[in-house]
Amino acid sequence: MIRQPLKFRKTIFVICVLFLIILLFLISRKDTDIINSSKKISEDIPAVVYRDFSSIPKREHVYVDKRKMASNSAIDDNIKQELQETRAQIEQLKKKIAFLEGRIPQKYPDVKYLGYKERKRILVTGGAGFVGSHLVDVLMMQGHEVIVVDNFFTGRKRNVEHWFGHRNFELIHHDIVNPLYVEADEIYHLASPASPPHYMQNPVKTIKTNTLGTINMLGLARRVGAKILIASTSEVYGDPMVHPQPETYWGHVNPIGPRACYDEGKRVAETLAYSYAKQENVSVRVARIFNTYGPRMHVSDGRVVSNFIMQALQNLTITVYGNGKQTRSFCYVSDLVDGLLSLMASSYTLPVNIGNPVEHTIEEFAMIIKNLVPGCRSTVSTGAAVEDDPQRRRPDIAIAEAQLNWSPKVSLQDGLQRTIDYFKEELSRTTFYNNQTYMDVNVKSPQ
Ligand SMILES: O=c1ccn([C@@H]2O[C@H](COP(=O)(O)OP(=O)(O)O[C@H]3OC[C@@H](O)[C@H](O)[C@H]3O)[C@@H](O)[C@H]2O)c(=O)[nH]1
Repeated sequence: MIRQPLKFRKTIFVICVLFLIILLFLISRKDTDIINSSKKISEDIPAVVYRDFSSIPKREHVYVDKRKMASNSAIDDNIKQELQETRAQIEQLKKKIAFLEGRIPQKYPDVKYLGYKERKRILVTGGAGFVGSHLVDVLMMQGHEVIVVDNFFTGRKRNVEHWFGHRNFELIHHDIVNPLYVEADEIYHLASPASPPHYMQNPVKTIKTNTLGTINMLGLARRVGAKILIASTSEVYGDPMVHPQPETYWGHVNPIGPRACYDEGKRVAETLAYSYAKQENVSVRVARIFNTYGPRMHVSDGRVVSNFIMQALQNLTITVYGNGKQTRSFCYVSDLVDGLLSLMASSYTLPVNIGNPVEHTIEEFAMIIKNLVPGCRSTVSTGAAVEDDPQRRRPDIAIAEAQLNWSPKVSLQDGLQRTIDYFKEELSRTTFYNNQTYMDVNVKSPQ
C-alpha cells in the first residue's frame, strides 16, 4: 500500500514535466510568430510623412466676456476715428511736403563764374523787396557774392527764395536801424517802404529807416571802404513847380505833411550821403528813382499800378484818387535795375534821375490798364484826392543818358503786360482772397 502512492507520485511528476516542456515549446513558437507578424505589419504600413505644424497659426483662445463687449466696441470706434483723423493729417502733410518741395529750387539760374579779383561782395539792403530782389538777381547772375539784408516789413523771402542755399548768396534778417557789421565792397542801400500807404502807416519808422538806417550804412561803408549807392526818390521834388524835373531842381516839399516822413527822410538821406562823402571820404552814388512797376510788387502794395491791375483783373471799380488829371511816368523794373548798376559803375557822384519820361495822366493810365486786361468789365471812378499828392511828375533824364549812357528800353505796353501776367498768377493763390487790403490808402475828403 505504501509503494503504490510513491509510484503514482512519480508518474504525476513525469506528466507535469512533460506538460511543462510542451508548454514552453508552444510559448516559444508563439513568440516567433508574433514577432514575425508584427514585423510584417510594420513593413506593410507606409512611412509616416513628417509635417511641420509650426507654420499653422495657433488658434488663440478668445475669452468672450459679454459684459466687456459693449465697451470694447466703443473703444474700437474711437480707434477707427483716430485712425481716420491721422490718415487725413498724413494726407495734408503729404500735400504740404509736395508743395514745399515744389518751391525748393531744383536748379539755380545760370550764374557766371568770376575770378577772385573780379568777384565782389555786394550788400543789398532791402534786397528781399520789389526792386531789391530784381537787383539781387542780376548781381547773382553776374557771379558776385550777394548779402541781402531785410527786416521783411515790406520785403518777402519769396522774392529771393530761388537763391536759397547758393554759395554766393546770403540772407540776413536785420533791421538797418541797428548797426550791421559785415564785409562788403559795394552797398546798394534800398531799404525803406516806398509805397505811400505803407510809409504813411508808420511815419516814425519810415524816418528812422531813412535817417538812422542810412547813417548805419554810410558808417559801414566808411569802415570797410565800400562804395555806396543811396536809393533816393522823385519825391524829393515834392509837388514840383518845375516840369519835367531836372536834378538841379531843389523841390517843393511840405515838411509837416503826411508824405514828409518819406520825402524829408530821403532828402536827409541825400544830405547824409554827401556829408559822409565830404567829411569821411566815402564814395557815394545817389539815384533819384521815379515811379517803378513790375512783377513782385505786392498785391497789397497800394500803389497805382498794383491797385489798378488787381481791380481790372477782378472786374472791380478802378479807383482814381482825385480828378485823375495828375500825371506820372512809369519805368519798368528791369530798366531801373540797369540804371542802378550803371550808376554804381560810373564815376559820376551827383544825384541822377532814373525813370521813364513817358508821361500819362492817372485817368489815361486807368484806361490803358483796363484795355490790356481782356474782357475787363471794370468801370473807372474818380473820388477823394490824396493829401499833398504831387500833380505832375516826369523825369528829365539828360544826365543819365549823358553820364551813364542809360535810357529805358521797355515800353509801357510790354511792361504792363508782363506785370498783368504776374498778378494773374498771384490772384490764383487762394490765400489772397482772405486779405484784400490792397486799396488801403489815406485820402482826404473831397471838399
Ligand atoms: O488806387 C490808386 C492808387 C494811386 N492813385 C494815384 O496814382 C498816382 C500815383 O500814386 P502811387 O501811390 O503809385 O505813387 P506816388 O507817385 O504817389 O508815389 C511814389 O512816387 C515815387 C516813388 O519813389 C515811390 O514809389 C512812391 O512814393 C497818385 O496820384 C495817386 O493818388 C490812384 O488814383 N488810385
